[in-house]
Amino acid sequence: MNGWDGTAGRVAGSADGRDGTAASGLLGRTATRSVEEVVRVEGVSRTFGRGEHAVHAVRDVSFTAMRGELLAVRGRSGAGKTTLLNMIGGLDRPDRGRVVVAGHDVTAAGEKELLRLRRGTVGFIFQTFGLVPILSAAENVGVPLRLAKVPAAEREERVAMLLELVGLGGHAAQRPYELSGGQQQRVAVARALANDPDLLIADEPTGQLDSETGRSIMDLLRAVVQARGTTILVATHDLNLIELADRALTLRDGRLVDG
Ligand SMILES: Nc1ncnc2c1ncn2[C@@H]1O[C@H](COP(=O)(O)OP(=O)(O)OP(=O)(O)O)[C@@H](O)[C@H]1O
Repeated sequence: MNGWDGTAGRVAGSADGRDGTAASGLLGRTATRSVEEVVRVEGVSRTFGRGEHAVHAVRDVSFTAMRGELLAVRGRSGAGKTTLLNMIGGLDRPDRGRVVVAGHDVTAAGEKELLRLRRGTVGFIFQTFGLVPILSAAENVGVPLRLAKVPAAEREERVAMLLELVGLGGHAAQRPYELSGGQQQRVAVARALANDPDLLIADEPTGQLDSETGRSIMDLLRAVVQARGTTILVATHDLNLIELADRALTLRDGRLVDG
């Protein structure tokens, strides 16, 4: 079974087989929160360039995602997945349309509000992990908590819990280069969850991993959804991973299509 094991304090499918011990009380929230819309995308479009060189990366896309939903966004390379996710997470702005995340109008937000959104409401995971090489696993996970000015003692406790959550309790002091790709991505997942976001955006999170390790990362994301009620949007073209999602949206040339 994928998912939170309820008592042992660790998510199933976590670890590359050998990490982590049980800890309790890891959950900042429960998965039983009421059905609630976390993402609303309304008629969003984004064009790069002009005239004959214009690339219509995303065209008139609309959808919603509910709390605790794991949604795959699939499509070939160049279909517009990254562009769409970037606009949802406030990393880029649409030319047209509106994005609302956990009640925040992302498209209307100023820079300060976007910064707050990216630090608290939305967590990001990328294909290339994006860890700071000179920082340990624990320090990497602690970065968003420092930015949020969480006091040191609480920070340490939270970092330890997050590393347990992703099955890396025994790896806190290791630097990224001392960890496998799968472990590095687990650290990235822990970091993305540090401020307990409503929405996790994962752009090809398994793109650099072998299929088994990729599967274990997807299992971990599935478990996070179940345990914390986080909503997750995953861009991927890996059919095996799409099967693990609750629902899949398909983009073709920037448009949402059926199936
Ligand atoms: N900053 C940019 N400037 C110009 N064109 C861009 C830019 N970003 C994306 N594009 C173009 O927009 C289209 C969609 O790109 P996007 O990266 O969103 O696709 P994708 O589905 O995520 O692809 P991949 O699976 O390869 O990551 C592509 O044709 C791409 O070349």
